[in-house]
Amino acid sequence: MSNLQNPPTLNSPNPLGFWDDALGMLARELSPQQFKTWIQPLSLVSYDESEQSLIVGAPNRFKLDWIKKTFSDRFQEIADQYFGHSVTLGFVLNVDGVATQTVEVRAPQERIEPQEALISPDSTSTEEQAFEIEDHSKLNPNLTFETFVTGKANQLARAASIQVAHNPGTSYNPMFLYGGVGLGKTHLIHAIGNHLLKEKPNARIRYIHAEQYVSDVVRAYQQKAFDRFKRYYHSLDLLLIDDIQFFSGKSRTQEEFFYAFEALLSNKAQVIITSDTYPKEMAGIDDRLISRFDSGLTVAIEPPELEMRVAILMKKALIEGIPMSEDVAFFVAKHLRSNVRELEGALRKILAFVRFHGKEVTIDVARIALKDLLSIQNRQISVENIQKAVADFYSIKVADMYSKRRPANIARPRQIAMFMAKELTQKSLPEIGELFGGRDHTTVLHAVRKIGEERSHDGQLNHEIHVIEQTLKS
Ligand SMILES: Nc1ncnc2c1ncn2[C@@H]1O[C@H](COP(=O)(O)OP(=O)(O)OP(=O)(O)O)[C@@H](O)[C@H]1O
Repeated sequence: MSNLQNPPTLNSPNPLGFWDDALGMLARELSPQQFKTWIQPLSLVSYDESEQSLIVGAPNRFKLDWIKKTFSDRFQEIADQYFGHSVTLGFVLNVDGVATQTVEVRAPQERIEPQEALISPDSTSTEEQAFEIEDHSKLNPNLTFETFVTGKANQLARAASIQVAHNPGTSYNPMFLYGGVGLGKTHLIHAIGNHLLKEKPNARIRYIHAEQYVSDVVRAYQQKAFDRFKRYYHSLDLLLIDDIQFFSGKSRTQEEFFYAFEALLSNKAQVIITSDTYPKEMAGIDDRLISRFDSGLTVAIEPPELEMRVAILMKKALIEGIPMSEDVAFFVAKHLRSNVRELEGALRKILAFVRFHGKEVTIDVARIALKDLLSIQNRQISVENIQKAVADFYSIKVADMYSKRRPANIARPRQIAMFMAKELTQKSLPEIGELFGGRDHTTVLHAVRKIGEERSHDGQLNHEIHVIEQTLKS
C-alpha cells in the first residue's frame, strides 16, 4: 500500500482533489457543528492507484466507529463519482498522523443514535463481556514539554502546565485549558502526564478523550458495572480529560463525571480538562459542573502568531530530517494561519513532495505542494464571507456592514470585519473600503490598526476573532 508520501502520477486522478471535493460536499450537506465534529478531524491516509483503494483515517476509535456506521456510504458515493468508477474505501485509526490499525473496509450503513441514547433503564448487554477499562495511561510519549514550541499565544498555558506537572493536586486544581482546534491543548496535557510518569512511575495516570468517557459510562451502565467504573476513575492520581464539550447534553455522563471529579479533588488528585471554549460559554453542561470547572485555574491557548508558526514549521521539519529555511517557513506560515494541526498537514505535504521528487525545500516547491490547500483558503475566504460570519457572530444584519449607521454595537463588529478582511484576503485597503459601503481607505486603516492593537492584549477579542476564523474555514 502506497501512502500519500507517494503522490500519484500526473495523469491519474488526484486523491487530494477527491478529498477536497468530499470535504466541500459534506460541509454543504451537514451542519457546521456536525462537520466540525465528525468530518474535519478525518484525514486521507493513503491512495493505492493499482488497487484503486482509498484509506481514510479517524483520530480516535469513537469517531472511527461513528464514521463507518454513519458516513461511509456517502464517502463511497463521492469517491465513485469522483474517480468515475467504483473504488474500495477503507477506514483506519490514525492518531497523530500514524495509522495504527489494519484496514477495515467500510461496514454496511447502519444508522445509530448518539451514544447516550443507548442508555435506558432496560438496556442490557447482549454480549457476555465483562466491563473492562484499559488500565494504562494512554499517554503519547512524543507529546512532551520539550517538543512543544512556545510563543506569546501559549506561554501562559505552558507555564501553568509546568507548574501543575511539578505540583499535581496542590497548585491549580482543576486546571481548565481552552482554545480552538489544533492549538496544542492535547499536546500540553500529555506533556503534564508524561512529566509526572517520569517523576513517579507508579502514579495512576489516565488520559481520556471525552467521547471515550461517554462510551465508558454507556458500557458501565449496560453491563451494570458502575462499581468498577467508579473504583477505577475515583482512584486515579491524575485524570486528563480532553474536549469536554462532548459532554454537552449527556446528563448521565455529566453526573458520573461530577462524582468522579469530587472524589478526585477530595483525594488531592489532579484533574485537567480541555475544551474548545471557556467554562461559562459551554452549552448543554450542568451549571454545577461549570462552576467546578471554573474553580481552579482557567487558562486560554491562543492561535499561534506568525513567528511562532515559523518556529513550529522549522522545528518539525528538522525533526523529520529535512531542514526548512526561514523564508520557506515564512511563506507557509503567512498562508496558513489557523492552527498548528493545519501547519503539520502542510508540512507533511511538502515533505512528501520533496521526498518523492528528490527536490530541495524552496518557496516554489512549497507553493506547488500546497496548491490545493492554498486554493481552498483563497476560495473560501472572501470579504463577503467575512462580513456574513462576523454579522452572524455578533447577531447584526449583514446589511449593517455597508450601512452608514454608527451605533457601537454595529460599528465595532464592522471594524472587526474590516480587520479580518485585511488579515485574511489579498484585498487592498481601498478595495476593502469599497466593499464596506464605499468607505474611505483611511477608515479601513484606522479599523485595522485599532483592532490589531486591541487584539494583542485583549484575550476575549482574540478568542472571538479566532472562533469567527474557524467558522470561515469549516
Ligand atoms: N506549540 C506547539 N509546538 C509543537 N507542536 C504543537 C504545538 N501546538 C500544537 N502542536 C501539534 O499540533 C497538533 C495538534 O495539537 P493538539 O492535538 O494538541 O490540538 P488540540 O488543541 O488538542 O486540538 P483539538 O481541540 O482538535 O483536540 C499536534 O500534533 C501537536 O503536537
